[in-house]
Amino acid sequence: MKTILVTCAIIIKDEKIFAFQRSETMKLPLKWEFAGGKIESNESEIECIKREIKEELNINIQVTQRLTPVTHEYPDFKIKLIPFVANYIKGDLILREHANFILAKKEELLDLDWAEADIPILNEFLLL
Ligand SMILES: Nc1nc2c([nH]c(=O)n2[C@H]2C[C@H](O)[C@@H](COP(=O)(O)OP(=O)(O)OP(=O)(O)O)O2)c(=O)[nH]1
Repeated sequence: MKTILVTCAIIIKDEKIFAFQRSETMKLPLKWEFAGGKIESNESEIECIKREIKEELNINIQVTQRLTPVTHEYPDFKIKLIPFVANYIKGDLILREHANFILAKKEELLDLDWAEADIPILNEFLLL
């Protein structure tokens, strides 16, 4: 099975963290995730995450840290998910693809129904 390369960002604003709920029509419907998307050819990981966040959410971020990538096999596809920690810089949030979002305290994140690939990432982040 081909592995798709996906970046995602743990975006921090005023010491809280953004999480996003996938829409009903996306793959992994209604699961929570860190926003991001597939790496395009000739694009670096950092270029990818900044582009995806701007496209999906209309905000600018500054990346501060790369966490450990997670390879996960879903029943019908396989991904390598590359996580970054980032700070919100500017822009009014507009949800262009997602169904919902929260800006939550660290300890509230565990209550969400996460996409499976995100769980090791969330656990690493919570230990920082
Ligand atoms: N953006 C993002 N995708 C994630 C996360 N966790 C996770 O398993 N994924 C999966 C869901 C998607 O299948 C894939 C990312 O692709 P994407 O968001 O660019 O596009 P998509 O699959 O919704 O769109 P498409 O293939 O239907 O065109 O990775 C995450 O935290 N962020």
